[in-house]
Amino acid sequence: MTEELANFQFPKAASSIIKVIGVGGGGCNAVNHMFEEGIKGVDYIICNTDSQAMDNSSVPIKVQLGTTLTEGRGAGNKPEKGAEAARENYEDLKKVLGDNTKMLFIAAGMGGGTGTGAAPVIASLARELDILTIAVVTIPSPAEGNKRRAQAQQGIDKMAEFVDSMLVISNDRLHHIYGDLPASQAFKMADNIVATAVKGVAEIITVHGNVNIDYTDVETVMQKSEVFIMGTGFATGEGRAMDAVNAALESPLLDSNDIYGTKNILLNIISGSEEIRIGEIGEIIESLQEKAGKDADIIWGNGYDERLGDKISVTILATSFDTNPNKELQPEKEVQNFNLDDDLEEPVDDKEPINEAVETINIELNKEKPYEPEPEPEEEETIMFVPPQPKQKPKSKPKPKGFGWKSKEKTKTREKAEKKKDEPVPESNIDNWFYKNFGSKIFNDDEDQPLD
Ligand SMILES: Nc1nc2c(ncn2[C@@H]2O[C@H](COP(=O)(O)OP(=O)(O)OP(=O)(O)O)[C@@H](O)[C@H]2O)c(=O)[nH]1
Repeated sequence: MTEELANFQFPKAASSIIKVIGVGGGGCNAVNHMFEEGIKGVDYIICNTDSQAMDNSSVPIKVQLGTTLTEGRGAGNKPEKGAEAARENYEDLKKVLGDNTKMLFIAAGMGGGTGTGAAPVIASLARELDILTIAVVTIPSPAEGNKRRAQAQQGIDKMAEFVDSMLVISNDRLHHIYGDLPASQAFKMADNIVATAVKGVAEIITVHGNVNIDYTDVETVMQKSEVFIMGTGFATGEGRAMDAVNAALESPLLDSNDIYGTKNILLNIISGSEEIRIGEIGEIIESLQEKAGKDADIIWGNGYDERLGDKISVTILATSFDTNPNKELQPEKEVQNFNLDDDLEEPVDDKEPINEAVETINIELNKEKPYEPEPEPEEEETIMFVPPQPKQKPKSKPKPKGFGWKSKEKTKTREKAEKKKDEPVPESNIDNWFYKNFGSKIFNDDEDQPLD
């Protein structure tokens, strides 16, 4: 049994420099989908703890994970088991990946046991082998439960330690966009995004163009870029250049398609029977430069693919953002509670105690921007009565998220903000600070009494 499960077959033909590996149920489904789509110039591998799921796949290279640990069954939603299973068959993985690979795509559904646990082990192996590694992963929707979401987040953070770049696809959007579709069909839509991402990057390298983009260009843009977003759009007829750009940037399943702030763009334009005109190329580049905010370095290429007929295709891949463009992975705004009890004088009117009226104030504190006092407003302020609020227990702080924060400068700023928020708010600042956050005042400038 063990031997049979550990077995994998190498294809006879020379292996490609680009490989795509599906890890766990979701990852393997995505790779099965790609294989059926027939993306050129790529070797497909699937690996899973669940042997039955692999038996049903026609992908040629299969690596059984956890041959003795799980004996062909799944990892039971336990990432540690998934990681252990990958470690058990590390040498098998090394054989398939060590074979002439320069670039590896790892596809996995995060949140379960195998994908979440094994994919980071595979990513670390790829780093050990000095392979340019790109992850395309899905994050579960809240409807799948908090535990899955938390596991997925941990898996993504772990992956981020080893991969060069990562695209995170939100399964939550599946529920919103394709809520009425049967689950398997809705998942296929996400698989399609995974496939488009891999196809887009792989074909930039493998399909030769007039102005050619090669592996080195892709490496320049992707290496250690942490996060990328991408899309491919097709269009035909009048205005096809801009229509294709807009379609590429409007993929409904990507969490973000805003390329503002990107420093590097790879642009690949492919024509079918009607070759792209030089003016159209200029139009596309100019519009991307505009959308990216002028600073972006655009590497572009163009080629020909007869399968497109009268259409053109535009693939845009953007990396090197200051802030993670993926909204799901942006840090949550932190709610902090300041108790004013200690700062207030004795209440003047027993019937309407100040302490109850303004017991606790919640302030939304964006971790990105440390608190800085704003200059006193010049115009006359609006004076507002703050109604009594029920006592609230201070909320516990949300855990800071790992993936998506890159610059050291930002980390320092965050640390400063963290420190600052733990300091007591000086009494003299409270008034101004309330004004800053709520746009109204509770005290007159020369008073420390509430207004009627
Ligand atoms: N896009 C897509 N996502 C999927 C699919 N199947 C599962 N997922 C997502 O991936 C997450 C993990 O599920 P699986 O990949 O089946 O789990 P696993 O990694 O095999 O882990 P175990 O079953 O515990 O061994 C799920 O919570 C889903 O959000 C699929 O076919 N397509």
